[in-house]
Amino acid sequence: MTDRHIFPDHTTLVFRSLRGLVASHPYLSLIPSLKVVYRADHDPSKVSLICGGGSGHEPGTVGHVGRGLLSASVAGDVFASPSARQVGAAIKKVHSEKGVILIITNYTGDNLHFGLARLMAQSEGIKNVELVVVGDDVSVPRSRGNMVGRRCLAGITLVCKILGAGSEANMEFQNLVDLGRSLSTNTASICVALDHCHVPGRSGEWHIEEGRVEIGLGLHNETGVFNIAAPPPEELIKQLLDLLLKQDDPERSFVKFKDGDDLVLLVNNQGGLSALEMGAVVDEVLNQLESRSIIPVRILSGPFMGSMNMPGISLSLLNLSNVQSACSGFIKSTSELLDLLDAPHNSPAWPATSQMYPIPEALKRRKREDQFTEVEKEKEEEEVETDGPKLLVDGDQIRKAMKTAADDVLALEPQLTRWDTIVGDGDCGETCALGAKGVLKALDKGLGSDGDLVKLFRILTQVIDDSMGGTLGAIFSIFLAGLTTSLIQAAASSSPNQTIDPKFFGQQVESALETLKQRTAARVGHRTVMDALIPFGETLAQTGDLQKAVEACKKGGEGTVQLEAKLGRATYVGDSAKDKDGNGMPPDPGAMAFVTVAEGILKALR
Ligand SMILES: Nc1ncnc2c1ncn2[C@@H]1O[C@H](COP(=O)(O)OP(=O)(O)O)[C@@H](O)[C@H]1O
Ligand SMILES: O=C[C@H](O)COP(=O)(O)O
Repeated sequence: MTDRHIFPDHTTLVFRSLRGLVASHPYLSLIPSLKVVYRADHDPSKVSLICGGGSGHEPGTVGHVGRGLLSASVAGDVFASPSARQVGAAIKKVHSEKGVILIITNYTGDNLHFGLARLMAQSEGIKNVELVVVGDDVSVPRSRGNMVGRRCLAGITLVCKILGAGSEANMEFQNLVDLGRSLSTNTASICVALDHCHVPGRSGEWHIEEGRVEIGLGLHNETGVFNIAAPPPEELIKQLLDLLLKQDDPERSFVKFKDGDDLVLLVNNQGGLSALEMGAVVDEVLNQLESRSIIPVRILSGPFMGSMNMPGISLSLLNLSNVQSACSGFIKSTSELLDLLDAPHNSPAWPATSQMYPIPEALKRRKREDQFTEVEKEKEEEEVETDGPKLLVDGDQIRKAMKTAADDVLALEPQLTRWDTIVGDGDCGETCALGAKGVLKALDKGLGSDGDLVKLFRILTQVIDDSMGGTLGAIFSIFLAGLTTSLIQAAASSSPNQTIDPKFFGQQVESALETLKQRTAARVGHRTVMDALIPFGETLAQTGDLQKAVEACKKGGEGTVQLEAKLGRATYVGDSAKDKDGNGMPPDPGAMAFVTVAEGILKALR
């Protein structure tokens, strides 16, 4: 697969691509600053459906916005989930009297960011906001993925289409939620690739070796669960169908199939396979299904939910019979589900086998600039004056510490990318660099110069939430939000001459960790950023010695090389990330990013 691109820099790619998408589809509008694509003819009397996640999966899911399908889709950077603020803006833009369903991929970043957006919407009085988390992949063995559940592949697009048609047909909110969850439970998918995809601007080793294929990849270039010598096409398809259909594999058999079930087959182009080869794949899959006495009731093929330019496919089988039994209270036959799958729509990317709704005249005549809207500009945090209690420290020192930490994280970007390419999806370096650049920009605007810690952390939380997507962005945002709350409480309850020493700060960090622990199940030993963050906070609170806290943090971060992942993307990788000599995995990139922050602070304050 090629690493040549017309746009070799990914930083403006998503934004430009969304502008291009809406330009050729007059019924779509875009909030450029928040990368939210939404139906210009949104109907608030029907249940709203919002999907989204990292970019790079096009046409999914921005290409599935339109009448009869999604109300909106929220785009993050390449392979990194959007922030809770972006999702929150989408919830408000396509508000509904009946409720909003957030259909999300079962990856940690999306769970955290969309989950937070849901909580924020509820706290603002928006009722009926529910998550439908889709996990359809069958490749990761149960014993390895038990804490994270099945991850998401192209099956999510079937959920979007069926729920979209259900919403258009005025189905009730809770029925749609139940239906969405059942569709996810009853879909089995598997991905195979001849090579990994290349993300513009990313360097480092990313190829699958010549003559080999990987089976069981995630949507984001995650290393396949199996790396095998490339078999002939018939053998390859047989292996994929076995993984989907076998009923006696204790580590898999996620979806029950029995003779006579009504199944939908989705053959998804992962992005880089020719349409000619796709046709042949469909033919071979159907031949082999027929020899297993399976005749799908509907066959869909084409690009649905991909991984940039990855030469590969995913196969999905959705068992409509199981879904009908699970939802028998409101779905009387599998043909009702098929009708929803076949119902008209108005999205750019669902295959033209279904009918299209006509485009409203007023939307046809819109000028290009009319398609771009903005949410009301929020006041820049720096401009917000608060008269609440302050916690004053030496502003110059704290600014120096933040600058050193941000510079060091920027310098670590290539290393983080290398590690995350092995154990994750390769975006951790970019995510951290975006956060560091956000901090440097805020420092240029004067962040921290008045020395008020409360204000500083309030702004820093916003900066990190806005600039960092992905799991790490969510984890840092929640941690910083918790720290800000704790500092506000401390400022309110302490005397004006409260000593703000490392011990005092450590106590606030410990309290922020408690907030964070409510949002993630990760603890020490699970091979995540928590392996560095928890020892740092605990040691600082106990000893009041920053150097000791940084040492504990470093020990925890570096110690992750020995650990088997229990949470996050590294869970999917298992032994396959070991090098040719059988050596273990690199350290956890998120943990090492935090170690760098902690070391940077210590270096500057010493
Ligand atoms: N459930 C979790 N809780 C806390 N941290 C996690 C969790 N899952 C992953 N992480 C951390 O997130 C880091 C990856 O961040 P990032 O690249 O933003 O995530 P993503 O895999 O979503 O692209 C990992 O190195 C790990 O430290
Ligand atoms: O494309 C990325 C997914 O939507 C979310 O992944 P994440 O866990 O990296 O944020």
